[in-house]
Amino acid sequence: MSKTPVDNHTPMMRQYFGLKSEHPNQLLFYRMGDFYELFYDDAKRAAQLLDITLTARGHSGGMPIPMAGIPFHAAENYIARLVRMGESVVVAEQTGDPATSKGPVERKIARIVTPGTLSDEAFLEEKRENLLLSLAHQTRKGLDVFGFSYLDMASGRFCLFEVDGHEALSSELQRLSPREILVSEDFPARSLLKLEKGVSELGPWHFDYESSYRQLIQQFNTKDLSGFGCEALTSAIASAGALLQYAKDTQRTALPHIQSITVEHKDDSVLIDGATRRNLEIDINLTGGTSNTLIEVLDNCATPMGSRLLKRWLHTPIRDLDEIQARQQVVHELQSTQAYDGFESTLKKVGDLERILSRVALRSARPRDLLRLRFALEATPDIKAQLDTAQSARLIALNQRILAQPETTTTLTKALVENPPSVVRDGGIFAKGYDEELDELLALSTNATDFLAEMERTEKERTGISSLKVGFNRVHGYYIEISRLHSDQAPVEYIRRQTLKNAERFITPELKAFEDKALSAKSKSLAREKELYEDLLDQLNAILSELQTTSQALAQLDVLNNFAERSASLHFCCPELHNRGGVNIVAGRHPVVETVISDPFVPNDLELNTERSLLMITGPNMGGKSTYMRQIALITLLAHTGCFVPAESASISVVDRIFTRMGSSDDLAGGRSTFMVEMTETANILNNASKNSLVLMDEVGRGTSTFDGLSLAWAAVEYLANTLQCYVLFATHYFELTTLADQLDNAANVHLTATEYEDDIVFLHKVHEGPASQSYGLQVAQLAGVPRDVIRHAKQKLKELEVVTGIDVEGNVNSHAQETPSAKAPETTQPKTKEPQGNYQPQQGDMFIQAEENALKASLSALDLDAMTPREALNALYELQSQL
Ligand SMILES: Nc1ncnc2c1ncn2[C@@H]1O[C@H](COP(=O)(O)OP(=O)(O)OP(=O)(O)O)[C@@H](O)[C@H]1O
Repeated sequence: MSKTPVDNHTPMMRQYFGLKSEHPNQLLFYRMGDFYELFYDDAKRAAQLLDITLTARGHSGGMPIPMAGIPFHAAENYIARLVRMGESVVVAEQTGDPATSKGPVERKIARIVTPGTLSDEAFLEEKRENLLLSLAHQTRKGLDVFGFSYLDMASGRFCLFEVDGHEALSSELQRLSPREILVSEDFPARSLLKLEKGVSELGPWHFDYESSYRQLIQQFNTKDLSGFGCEALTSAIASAGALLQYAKDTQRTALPHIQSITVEHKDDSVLIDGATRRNLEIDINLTGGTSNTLIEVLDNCATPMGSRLLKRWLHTPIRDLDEIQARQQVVHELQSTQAYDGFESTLKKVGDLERILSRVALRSARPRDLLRLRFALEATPDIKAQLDTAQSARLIALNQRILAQPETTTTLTKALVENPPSVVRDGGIFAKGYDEELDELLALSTNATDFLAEMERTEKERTGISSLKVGFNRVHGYYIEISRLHSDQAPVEYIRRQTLKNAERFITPELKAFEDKALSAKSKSLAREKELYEDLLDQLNAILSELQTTSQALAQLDVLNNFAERSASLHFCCPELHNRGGVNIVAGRHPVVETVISDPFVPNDLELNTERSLLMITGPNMGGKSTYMRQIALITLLAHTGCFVPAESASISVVDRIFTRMGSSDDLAGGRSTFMVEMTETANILNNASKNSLVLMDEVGRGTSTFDGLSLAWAAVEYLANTLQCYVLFATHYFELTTLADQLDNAANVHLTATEYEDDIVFLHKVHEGPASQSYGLQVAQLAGVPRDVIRHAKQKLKELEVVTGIDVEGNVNSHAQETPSAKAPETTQPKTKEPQGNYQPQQGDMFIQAEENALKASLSALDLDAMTPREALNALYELQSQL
């Protein structure tokens, strides 16, 4: 920004600074003729982001003005790109007339485009909500409380809730994945937002509770907020007021489609933290793309609003058994009656009703939006007819909420031409017969040719001049032309207008009157169309809330119908959800992997109950451990959305949270190493899991030294099994951990199998009881193309290690080590009488004990007894004893 005092600048730049001072953090597009210009820092920023030329425009205040320009006709494209990068753009248009202005032409802010307040179709992704999030902070009883509110401008969905602590804050950020975040300048957890795009800071007063409260009751036209059940959420209310004001400022209009605010109750849903959301690849895969995600397999919705609702349901599984069963009943019914195909084709005609309605409310709907609204409304009677025979309570309720609007449908059908233009500006929207006045005006301009031909005919007849012609040119308007030869025969009422070489041109009062009418008819018809369009929007806005109810019900029908179709096509079964505890899955499958691999997918069972709540999973690399664990999590998640699940049968007790600690990813940008990330996620699980949580842990402790890692994994397993007693699947390559199954009442071993076939390893992907007997690490490395020399060397090394640790290549403790008394844990630490599982049963801490023994042995054999005095020998003995 310029440092020169404003008075020293040219009048135009002074005007610019005036506008810019209201929008210091947004890019100001300042209209100058056929260009939008950006100046100073805005110019530098835009030049960098858009890769456009940075120039200078003369001088103002004695300094050159950095400038970057964009042709006005290409502006939408540039704005869309900037907004996608998280920038906000303010557009200042010329509102004065350059011909009559003294000084710079008057300019006004015409619109503000920010990433989180978009409603224009061109800027939006069809299947993704575009959320504006507002965050407030309070400290209550020493706890950090974060107030959340978020708005999807393109649908009017407005929600709020509160969470405690930073972990929950990041998890919600991940779930909502907002386009823009509003925070106060003094928001404390800034570090958690530093990787988010589109963070806008507002003055702290925007988050003032009292004025926020007033904002909300004004918007909803209520006395207080008690009807919304959010009175106690003071931090969230503070954030919601700031959000509403910001949204209004950017739209520069009222927001009638925001008619209420919904409280999200965390207790109602299965909580999924950020890491778990990532690991389960719900809508984004681990590399950041959308292929091979759950949503890719599961989304066959007929409408974009259905797809968006589906995504919300998958991200917010519910715990309410009644609601889950209500959804399941619908899926059953639609599947058994095979009604889903019929619904799918009618729902396709409904399209994105939700977003169209929001644009109607914001008065930015385009003529084609109204045409699509007509199609949607035309489809509703068919849908209602299909629903008339429905049996399940939910379908009956949805039918009641879908309101056919015969009058509005007729109005729209009468009003719109078959193929309306994309913008209102150019007219041509309304069909003939809709409005008499418009018809007349249009007739005047479009029938001009007929009128002129008719006039030419009658004038020729009247005057008897065969060369008479009626014509039009842009300079002189309409005229009657008579060749020079006959010009003296022109009737007296003909007024001479122009003399050409071979002809004379005349005007008559009748022609002049026609000219006036015809020329103004065009602008009058455009004005009339605009008026009619506004009327139409008024009529639609009068029934907006009914239309919104219809659209919500249709979106829900679409998702349930999609569940039915997907469940039938993908051979899913209806899970039994209950509160009795335990999980039992027969022949479960991974819904995504099974669609991706070319080999048949091997289904696997799962049994978890109070006596067997923790499963230790071992098996070779590539054996299918992660796939198995993920499929359990996905089946559980799907079951809590009301969808059927990929299994032969499933009986699942309602869970409160799903946790996963999987894969190794570092968070370099966040300043955390792989091991740090791993431990943070582990800490989160150990601190927050309850008896009803499902916990999946894959190779915990791998990121550090073997002994540290093993000890941590060991202690974590014991804590999960003894203290938390949650449902746990724990995959590991530490064979030592498999002995825990014998020591813990509620733990068991399962393993994935592989066999060797002619020097090759064949993965069977089948889960069996008991621990694995072999790890096949080197075979997998060979399969991956590690050079043969390296493999050979690794085999040698493995043998050497086996000698040092006393554990053989197969993971078995060798006979020598087993003979030593200390290799066996004392009887007292083995209270259980469980049958040993599998062929490998090393005792607790084998590996530590054997290493210690070996160290002791080495020290002992290093003693040169012949060269020692008795005293030295005694000291050495003491020293050795102290190492025990
Ligand atoms: N049940 C199954 N049926 C068919 N193929 C499977 C099955 N489970 C896994 N696979 C295939 O095996 C591959 C490896 O599986 P996965 O990543 O689960 O192994 P892993 O045991 O976790 O390996 P690592 O220990 O190296 O992480 C998968 O990508 C998939 O192609």
